Amino acid sequence: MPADQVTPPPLTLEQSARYCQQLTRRRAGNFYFAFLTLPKPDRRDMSILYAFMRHCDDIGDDPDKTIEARRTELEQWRTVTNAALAQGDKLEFHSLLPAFVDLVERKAIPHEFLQAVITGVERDLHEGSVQTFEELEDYCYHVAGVVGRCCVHVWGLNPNSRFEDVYPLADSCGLAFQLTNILRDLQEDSLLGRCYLPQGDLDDHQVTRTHLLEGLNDPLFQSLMKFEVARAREYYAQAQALFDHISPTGKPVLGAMIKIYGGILDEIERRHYDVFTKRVSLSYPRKVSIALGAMLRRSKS
Ligand SMILES: CC(C)=CCC/C(C)=C/CC/C(C)=C/COP(=O)(O)OP(=O)(O)O
Repeated sequence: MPADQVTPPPLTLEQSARYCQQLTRRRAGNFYFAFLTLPKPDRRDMSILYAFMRHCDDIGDDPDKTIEARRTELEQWRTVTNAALAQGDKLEFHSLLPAFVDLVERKAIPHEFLQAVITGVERDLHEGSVQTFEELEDYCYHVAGVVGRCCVHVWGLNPNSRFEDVYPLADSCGLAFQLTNILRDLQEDSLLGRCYLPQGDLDDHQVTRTHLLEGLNDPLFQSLMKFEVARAREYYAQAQALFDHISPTGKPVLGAMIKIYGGILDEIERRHYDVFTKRVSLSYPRKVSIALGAMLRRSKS
């Protein structure tokens, strides 16, 4: 580093948390509304968690960089995250780090979950399709299940609940959300050369990559979608058991997240599986009304 180039000091906790909150407001088109149901300190914590996840994802998705450059950047991010979490080093590396390290410590989030997220994004850089549902499940664990596990640490559990029992439910919820996301983004992903649905499922329903690339919503594609939507619903159903375990603070936000993401699945069905003509999303008023409904229920309970 040239002698005249001085590394700026890390942001303060307050500045770092504010950075995460601004990023979440800008980028979390769906989850931001659910976070509004939380009391301010918890909302701030969820924004910090979101900012970390978003940053990992953004490194993996950066269209201006080659796959090799993204891989190198992810490795560097892994090293920096490790150093920050283990020794409080390198906090100046990214604006989100001071608040994130503080959150992970306060909420005793196991570091292996954060490493798993980076591994999930890294794996996504390898070309190649998913062959079996087990492979898809493993991918979803890394990019969504562990996010759910981190969420339950942030919200906390009821006194008699144990994290070991809750993690598999968080994994199911993550799988339900990720599967919804995959179905919504089928065409966008296939244009980027990616298909996250198991090749075995496509074969069973005689759906080809051309269906996805060309947006062919024919009976074969609809039969595949019907199958995948039913599968996602099973995981949404399993995730319901989370409500028996998470703290009263966590219930409204989880309820709103499930309503918003589950609402996308309903909308896919309502459009007869046409995920091609227009990106499936809930309207702004609908998301606001879900958040308000959850807040009202919170204030009554
Ligand atoms: C227990 C529990 C809460 C489990 C769920 C964990 C969780 C929140 C997983 C995120 C999965 C997901 C589809 C992220 C997309 O985020 P995005 O911001 O890119 O979403 P968008 O594409 O819809 O805007």
